[in-house]
Amino acid sequence: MDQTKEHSERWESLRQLLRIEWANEATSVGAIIGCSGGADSVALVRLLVDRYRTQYAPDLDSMPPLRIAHFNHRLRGEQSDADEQFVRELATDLDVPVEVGRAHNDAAEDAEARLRQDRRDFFLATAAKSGCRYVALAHTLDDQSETVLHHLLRGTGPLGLKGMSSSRPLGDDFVIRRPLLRARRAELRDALREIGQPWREDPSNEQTRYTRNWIRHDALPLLRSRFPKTDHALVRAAENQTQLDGLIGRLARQWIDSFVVIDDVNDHTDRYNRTAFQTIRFSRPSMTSSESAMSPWKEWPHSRELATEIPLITAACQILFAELNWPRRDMNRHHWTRLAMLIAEQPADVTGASNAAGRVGDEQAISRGHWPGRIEGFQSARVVTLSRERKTEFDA
Ligand SMILES: Nc1ncnc2c1ncn2[C@@H]1O[C@H](COP(=O)(O)OP(=O)(O)OP(=O)(O)O)[C@@H](O)[C@H]1O
Repeated sequence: MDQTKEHSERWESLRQLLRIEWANEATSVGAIIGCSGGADSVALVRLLVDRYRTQYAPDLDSMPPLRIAHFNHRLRGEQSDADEQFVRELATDLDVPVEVGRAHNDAAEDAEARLRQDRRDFFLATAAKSGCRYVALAHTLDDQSETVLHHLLRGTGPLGLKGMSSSRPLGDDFVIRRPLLRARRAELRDALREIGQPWREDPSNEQTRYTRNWIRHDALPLLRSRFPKTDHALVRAAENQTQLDGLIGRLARQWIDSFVVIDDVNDHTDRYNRTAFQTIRFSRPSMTSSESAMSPWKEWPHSRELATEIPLITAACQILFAELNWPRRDMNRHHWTRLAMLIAEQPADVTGASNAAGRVGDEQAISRGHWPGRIEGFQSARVVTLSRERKTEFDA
C-alpha cells in the first residue's frame, strides 16, 4: 500500500475529523475497533490507528492498547472466511493485534438478532480482556439517515427517532463510540482509494429484499432526487429529538425524585415459599400540596400543570421500568398512556377495574389494573402503586 499517498486531501480531512471526534482525552484510554472488512470499518481502523500513533509518537510504548476486533458471522461460507483473513492481514500490515470471534453455528438469517448479541458479547469480552474502555464502530452519516428513516417508517416512538448516539455506555464499564457519524460513506471510499487501501464488499448489501438495503438503494436515492439534503434533514431531525429527549429525561428525573418511592415488599406465604414483590409508589402530583412537594415543582408557578403532563409521566415511568429491569417489550404506546393517565388522575380506563381491590400504603385501594409482565396497579385517592411479583426461593 502506498504510504506516500496518505497525505491526500480527502484523507487529510478525515484525519481532521478524527481529531475532533476523538479528542486528545479520548486517546488516553484504549480502544477496540470493530472491523467487518467493509470500507467504513477499514477506514476507521486506519484513521484510529493513525490518530493514536500521531498523538503518542515518538513514545509509542506509552500508548494505550488498540485492538482490531473481527466477528466472523459464518453466514456466507468461504466469503466470511475470506473477510476474516482480510482483516487479519490488515492487522498484520498495521502491526496492531487482532481478536477474532466466531459465531457458533452456521446461523440462519432469522437469527440475526442472536448474532448481533453474540457480536456484542464478543466486543465486551475483547474489551475486558485487553483493558480497553472504548469500542469504536464505523457507523456513518448515511447509516444514521437510513436508521432514522427506517425507524420512522416502522412507527417507532420518540426514542427510536433519536437515531444512534456518537457515544453510549456498553454494560457498566465500556463505552461505544462512533466517530464517523458525520462522515459520508462515499467520502470514506474515495479517501481509501486515494491512499490505496482496499476493502471487502459484502454482496448481500446489494439485495433489496432486505428492508434496510431497499432503504439504502431505492428509497433514499429517490428522496434525494427531489430533496438533495435528505440525509442531513433526517440527521438533524434526530439531533433535535436527542436534545428534546435529554430535556424531558432531566425533567422526568426530577419528577421521579419528587413523586416516587420504590419498595421491595416480601410477602411470606408459607414456610418454604416466599413471594417477593417490588413496588413503585407514585404520589399523585395533582393531589400533592405545593408545600409538601419537593423542589423544583413547588417553586414553579405552574408546577401542578406540568407535573401532570402525560408525556412527562410516561418518560418517568419508562426510566423507572428500565432502571428496575421491569419488562418494557410488551408495553405499547396505549399501555404507557393508560398508566400515565392513571397517575395523572385524568379519566382513565383501568382495564379490569374492581372496587376495594387491595391496600395501597395506608389507604384503601379503590381500583386496580393490569399491565404486561405481571404488573398490577392499584390506585387510591392519593397514591398509585405498581407491583410486580418476583419469584424467589425461601432461603431458610
Ligand atoms: N463482523 C464484524 N466484526 C467486527 N465488527 C463489525 C462486524 N460487522 C460490523 N462491525 C462493526 O459494527 C459497525 C456497524 O455494523 P453494520 O452491520 O451496520 O456495518 P457493515 O455495513 O456490516 O460494515 P462496515 O461498517 O464495516 O462497512 C461497523 O461499522 C463495524 O464497526
